[in-house]
Order: sequence, then C-alpha cells, then structure tokens
Amino acid sequence: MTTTPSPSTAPVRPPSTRPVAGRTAALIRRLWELSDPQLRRQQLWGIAARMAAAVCTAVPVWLLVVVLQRLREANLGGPAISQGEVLWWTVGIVAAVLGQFGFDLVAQRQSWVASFELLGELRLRALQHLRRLPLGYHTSRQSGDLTALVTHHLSELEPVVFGAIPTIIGAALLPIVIAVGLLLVDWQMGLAALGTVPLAMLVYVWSQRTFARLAAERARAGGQAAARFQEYVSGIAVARSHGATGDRADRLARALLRHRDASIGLVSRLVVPLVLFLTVIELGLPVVLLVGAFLLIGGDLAPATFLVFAVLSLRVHGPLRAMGEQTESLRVGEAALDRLGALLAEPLPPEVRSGPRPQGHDVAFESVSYTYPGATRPALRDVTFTAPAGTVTALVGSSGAGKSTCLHLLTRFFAPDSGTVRVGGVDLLELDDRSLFDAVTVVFQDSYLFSESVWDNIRFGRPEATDEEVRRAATRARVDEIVARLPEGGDTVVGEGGTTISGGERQRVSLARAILKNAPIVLLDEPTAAMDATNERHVQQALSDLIRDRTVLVVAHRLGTVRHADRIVVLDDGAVVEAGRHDELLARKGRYARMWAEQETARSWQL
Ligand SMILES: Nc1ncnc2c1ncn2[C@@H]1O[C@H](COP(=O)(O)OP(=O)(O)OP(=O)(O)O)[C@@H](O)[C@H]1O
Repeated sequence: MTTTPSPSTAPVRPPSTRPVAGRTAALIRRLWELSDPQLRRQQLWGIAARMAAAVCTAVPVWLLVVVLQRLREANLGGPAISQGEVLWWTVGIVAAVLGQFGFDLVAQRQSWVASFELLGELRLRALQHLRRLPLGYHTSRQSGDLTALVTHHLSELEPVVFGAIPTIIGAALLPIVIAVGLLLVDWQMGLAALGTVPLAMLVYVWSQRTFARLAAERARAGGQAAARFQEYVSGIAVARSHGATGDRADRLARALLRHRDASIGLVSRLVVPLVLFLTVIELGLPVVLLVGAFLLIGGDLAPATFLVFAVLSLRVHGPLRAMGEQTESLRVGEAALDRLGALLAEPLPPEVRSGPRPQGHDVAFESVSYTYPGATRPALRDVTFTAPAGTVTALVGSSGAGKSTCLHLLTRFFAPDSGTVRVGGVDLLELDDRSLFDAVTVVFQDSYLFSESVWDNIRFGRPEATDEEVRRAATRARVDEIVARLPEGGDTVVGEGGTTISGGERQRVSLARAILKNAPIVLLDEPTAAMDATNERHVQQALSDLIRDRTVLVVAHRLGTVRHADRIVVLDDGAVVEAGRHDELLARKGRYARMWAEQETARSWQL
C-alpha cells in the first residue's frame, strides 16, 4: 500500500507568532513560498520593472544637476551651451518619461497578474485541502466562515501582492541606494537627509504588533458574521414558521456589529501611529533645508549640491511614506493568510494511492466504535456484523441509534476510532480512493443536487456515460416525468442557483445517479423517505433493479420496507442488540418485535 503523508500541501506555515520586526519579512517569505516558479518569476519581473521605473524618475534629477553645472560653467566664462546639448537634454528627459511610463505599465500588469494568480492558487489549495478533510471537519465547522475565508478574506491579499510588497521592496532598496550615494557626495547632508528615518522606523515597528492583533480580531469577527449570515439565510423558513426571526436577526446583528467595531477599532488605532510616522518622514525635508542653508551660508556647500539633496531626499522619504500607507493592507492580508494557514494545518488522513484489491463485495464491521468530534457519547460502540455479497442487510433502530453513522463510515466520511470496516476483506482505510468510489454507491435521505442540469446531475454517477445511458437511468428512476415538466427539459439547471425541485424529485434524480453508476455495493439511507405513496410505488421497481445481485445496506425507519431483507441488524444506542431475519426476530420477542408492534399500532392511528 502506498500512502502520501499529510498534509500534502506543505509548505504553509502556521499563523505568525514572530516578533514584530520580522513580521513583514515573514509575510513576504510565506507568500514567496506559496508561489510556484512561474509566479515567482512574474513577481520578480514586476519588482524589477518598478525599480527600472524608479531609476527613470531619477534621470531628470541627474539632468538637472548637469544643466545647473553647465549654466554655472557658462556664467563663469566657460563654453556657451550649444543647441546640441539642449537637444540631448530634451531627448534624455523624454526618454526617461517614456521609460518610466513603459516600466510602470509592465510593473502594474505583472503585479496584478501575479496577485490574481496567487489568489487563484491559494483558493485551489484551500479547496484541495477541504476536499480531503474528513467530513467531521465540515460538519463541526460553520460553512459561512469557510466561505468567507475562501471568497472574501483571501481577496484581502490582493492589495498586498499588488501594492504593498512591491512598495515595501521599493521602499527598502531605492532609499538605501540613494542614501549611500548621498552620504558619499556629502556626509553631513547625507545624515541630514536620513536622520529622521530611524525615528520613523521605530514608530512603524512599535505600531505593528497592535495592528496585527486587531487585524486578526477583525478577520475572526468577519468570519463569525459570515457564519451567522449563512445560518440566518439557511434557517429563515424554519425561524419564520416558529416566529423566531427576531432572535436570530439579533444574533446576526450582534455579529455584524462586532465586525463593524473591529474594523473601526483597527482603523482608529491605525490613525495616530500612521500620522506620527508620516509626520516624522515629512520632517525629513525641512531638516535637509535647514542643515543645507547653514552649510550654504558658511560656504561649505555648492548651491547645485544643495538643490540635488533637496530633491533626492524626497526620493528617500517618498517610498517610506508609501510603505506606511500600506500598513493596513499588510496586516489585514497577514490575518487572512494566518486563517488560511490554520485551515491548511488541519491534519489530513493519509491518501491511499494504490491499495490491495477487494476480493468480492461483502461488507464487514469488526468491533467498530466511533464518537463524533466534540460529542460526549459514542455514536457506535463495538459494532460487529457482516453483509454478505449479493444480499440485503437492513439497519434498523430508533432515532439516533447509529444507523446513518454506519453508512458514513462505509463511505469513509470518517475513520473509526477503533475496529475495522472491511470491503471484500480489505480494511477500508487501505482501499485506494478509486476502488472505494467504484465499489460503493449511495442514495442518502437528503439528496444534494449541484447547480447543474438534470442530465449532468445524473451523469455525476459515471462521467463517461453516454447520453443514451443517462436517459435510460433517468427513465428507470422516473426522472423522465420530472424532465418533461421542466422549462428546458433535462438541460434545466436545478439545485442551488437553479430551478427548485421537490424533495421527492431530488431523491429520484439521486436514484438515477446511483442506477447509472451501477456499483456492486449500494447504500440506501431512507431512499423513499421524501416520496408520496404513488411515487414510492413507481420508484420501487427501479430500486429493486438497482439492488438486484448487489450487496445492499439499507437504513429504514419503516420496518415494513425492509421485512424481506436477508438480514436485519438492530441497533440501539450505538450497539448491535439483535440480528436475523424478520420472522426470527419477531419470534425472539426482543427489541425488533417491540418496534414492529409499535409501528403496527401507529399505523392504526387516526387524526
Ligand atoms: N455530525 C455529528 N456530530 C455529533 N454527533 C452526531 C453527528 N451526527 C450524528 N451524531 C450523533 O450520533 C448518534 C448517531 O447518529 P445517527 O445519525 O447515526 O443515528 P441514526 O440512527 O441514523 O438516526 P436517525 O434515524 O434519526 O437518522 C446520535 O446520537 C447523533 O446525535
């Protein structure tokens, strides 16, 4: 058996707990690690183009120095300025402006493309992980929160990749290059131009820890608000029918207000340090002017050098100012990445790529116990039974006895805490995904339809099936009658976002899906629960076809539907209490006989 260790989607670091100074560098590194080589190349090209654009903006400054120099020489009796020189200066400035425009264009494009590609990649990664997480995770986690993470929160990384990171890299590199140049030209003026930078950086670093915490709080509050919203919308019909919309709306409103307050808290705490940072940065120019003026008066500085320092100090302070302005998007993006990191850090069950082949299609539960995450009582306790190939085994028992859990374990939604579920003699956990998918088909009580056409929903059972096979399966499950009523026939989009069809109709589509799949093991969870008597009678024939010569496990509340089963397993409070044929169990006068008698009494009730 070959297994892939989990999680397979490394490297994704867990949420950042590092000191503030390394936070931004860590964020850049995490995003870099998440990018594939092509994306990395794109990001590097984007940054290189930004640097080239910045160099182009420096050309006019350099030309200014040259022009001032030449004017001074000409005034002092040197050679007069020729037309050729003026032409070259003009060409230089035009080329620099065009260069800046061109490089900016490339930089913008590369950064946008890189940010969208990275986001697409992260969303796919999240989905891949979600797909492989055990169902226990999905049921315990609110789906609105997950939806908010994948759709909304990850979008908050867009401005980080597009704007903040190139700006910060620019802010780090360009001022360093210019600063070194300035210090070499005149160390006193160089110090004047750079003197305020360490102070501004201190303010920046001091403010980041608070922002990181507030941004994480805001992201959490956003996720909770989304979860409440989803819950409110999904449950609105039930809430209305119980006159409880007010309570639920209050809960939703409280979650929305918490998110609003967290957002306002973030921004209001951001304003003071940001303004302080920007003020300290802005003080840079007056300091240069002041020191320059003193040196100029003392005759220690040439006017041209003074002018160059004044202009170039703006080039040091400008990127730093831009970095300060990106703070909010950086911290908000970091919080989104932390939430993604936490999702991707959820351990995956090992992925079986090639396991032993099942020998036959019998199903066996051997001392299986299972407790749902967070539950206090086990759903299954030491359950042992066999469903021989080609027979019908019914699981019966009162509500909550553990019948559906048996089917869930068989579809590997969860792994047993102890004991073994076997298919064809092979431990289910060692069976590769393909063999399991091919062996088992399921018709659940609550049939989910995708937002696709009726035909595509049926074809989901066997994607390579021909149109003819899809239609034949539809006819056998009496879906053809539904299709005839739909506006665009079988091409009508149903499910979420499409035409709504009734619960019974959904079950017929799901039955057609199972018929098309034609798997040797069939799991039925109350397959006719949502059908009326006429429909049930009609579909009964299709069901009989579906289960002929198959290993069938069927969950039923109505004992009448399973009285002819080859074997009936009676569950009570998660344990098997009886097993046998209908007549044997009746003769035993135990739990099953009591349930049977209760149902017979209930049938005679009248309103
Ligand atoms: N997702 C879950 N999380 C926690 N506990 C669960 C979950 N699903 C089921 N349970 C609990 O596990 C036990 C067995 O549930 P199961 O759905 O298997 O019962 P069942 O016999 O199929 O019930 P029913 O006939 O009402 O569908 C019950 O106590 C139930 O409350």
